[in-house]
Amino acid sequence: MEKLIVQGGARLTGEIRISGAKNAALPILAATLLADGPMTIANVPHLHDITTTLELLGRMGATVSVDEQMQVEVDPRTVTNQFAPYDLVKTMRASILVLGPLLARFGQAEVSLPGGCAIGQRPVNLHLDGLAAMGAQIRVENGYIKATAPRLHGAHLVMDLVSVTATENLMMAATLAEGTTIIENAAREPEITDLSLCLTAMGAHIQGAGTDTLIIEGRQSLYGAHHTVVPDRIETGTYLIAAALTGGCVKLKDTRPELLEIVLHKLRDAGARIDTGPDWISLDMHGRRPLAVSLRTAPYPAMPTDMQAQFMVLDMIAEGAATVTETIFENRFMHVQELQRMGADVRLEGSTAFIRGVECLTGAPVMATDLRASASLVLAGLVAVGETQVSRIYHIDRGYECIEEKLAQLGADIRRVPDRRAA
Ligand SMILES: CC(=O)N[C@H]1[C@@H](OP(=O)(O)OP(=O)(O)OC[C@H]2O[C@@H](n3ccc(=O)[nH]c3=O)[C@H](O)[C@@H]2O)O[C@H](CO)[C@@H](O)[C@@H]1O
Ligand SMILES: C=C(OP(=O)(O)O)C(=O)O
Repeated sequence: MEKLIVQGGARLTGEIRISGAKNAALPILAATLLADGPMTIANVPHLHDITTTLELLGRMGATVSVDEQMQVEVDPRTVTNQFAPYDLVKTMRASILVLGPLLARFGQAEVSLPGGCAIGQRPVNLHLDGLAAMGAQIRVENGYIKATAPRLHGAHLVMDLVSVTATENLMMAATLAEGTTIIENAAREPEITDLSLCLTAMGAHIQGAGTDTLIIEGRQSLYGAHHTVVPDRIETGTYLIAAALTGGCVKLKDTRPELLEIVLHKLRDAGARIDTGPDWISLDMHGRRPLAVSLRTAPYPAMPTDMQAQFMVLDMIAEGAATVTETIFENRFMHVQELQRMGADVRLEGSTAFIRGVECLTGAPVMATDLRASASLVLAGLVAVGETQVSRIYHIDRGYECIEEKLAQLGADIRRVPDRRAA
């Protein structure tokens, strides 16, 4: 195991490049299973979840190669089995995304119930109900979802609640189903739009991506195609907050400002000067302490739950008081206890955190509990007085490409060392 050691106090300045989005690359890699020919995917981030997905595709028999620029080629024509084993799936929520493609393309799938960040119960009923409505026979046995369907058929699906991966799974399954599928109350996240662009390049017929109604006309087959993954808006937001916390001035390149409207709006409210171009965002705090900003998470285009922990750190050292309400996941405040150990003034009441900004946090040994919680602890370390040691950083490696290198490039004092105590 490894840990990150952060010495607080450096004001972040400079430029870094934003990576491809984890939450777009993962469904797109699953979508390669739908093709009749080789797929090439560019701008794939170098992350633990990606390696796990590539291993999963390889274990199914797909021919997988990766070049030095992280362009991934997947040839699904060599797939020999439709089995996603627990030892791979347990670490990663997105592994459920192979279920729809396997069923639609091969008529069967056996997929372990997924793991991922322990931020709530995260059931998969919407995925299973949607596939059942499309004609799949499904049973859950011994921790595995076992599904068959000679050929899925189109269906009119009205989702009980907005789910990102359920929308993606059902959209992928529908591309090869017989007839038309309508998905109402679909999620509108940009990663879904990116997946739809990739599927369209493969010959799929999808209308309404980015809206809450998707209409998908099933095709007999899809062909191999090339796709470049959309930039990671959550990574972008995380580095913007890192700069804002430290009173810094940074420019983030290869990103998409229009995907972060609410995040940029809140950062402006916090006192940041933000400028944008077609593929860059700059933030300048002019050395000032941020102002507290209240927020409430909700599906896109509202504030992403994946930015909640990072914004809480901003509020913890801001001038003033704020409330942060989490509406998506029932257990996504696990960072609070660790941040309190660094001196944060926070009170939790149900799904709302009441935060009073303090002049400074103090460095401490802290433990990462999930992906964005880990990021929040690193951000807190950047502004804390003294040294912060963040252990269990395998969570962070699921979602942030070279986080210590990127932060160091912006002037942070951060290094990765072996965590002998945890080993
Ligand atoms: C790999 C990926 O893209 N992960 C993202 C995805 O997760 P994920 O797709 O798992 O999150 P969902 O959008 O499905 O979850 C939204 C809510 O719906 C509930 N739910 C979901 C499915 C279901 O069948 N039944 C059910 O009750 C969940 O428990 C949660 O309370 O969207 C989340 C919400 O933006 C993000 O935090 C994750 O980073
Ligand atoms: C919750 C997240 O990831 P996952 O859905 O893969 O657990 C995340 O990216 O913040």
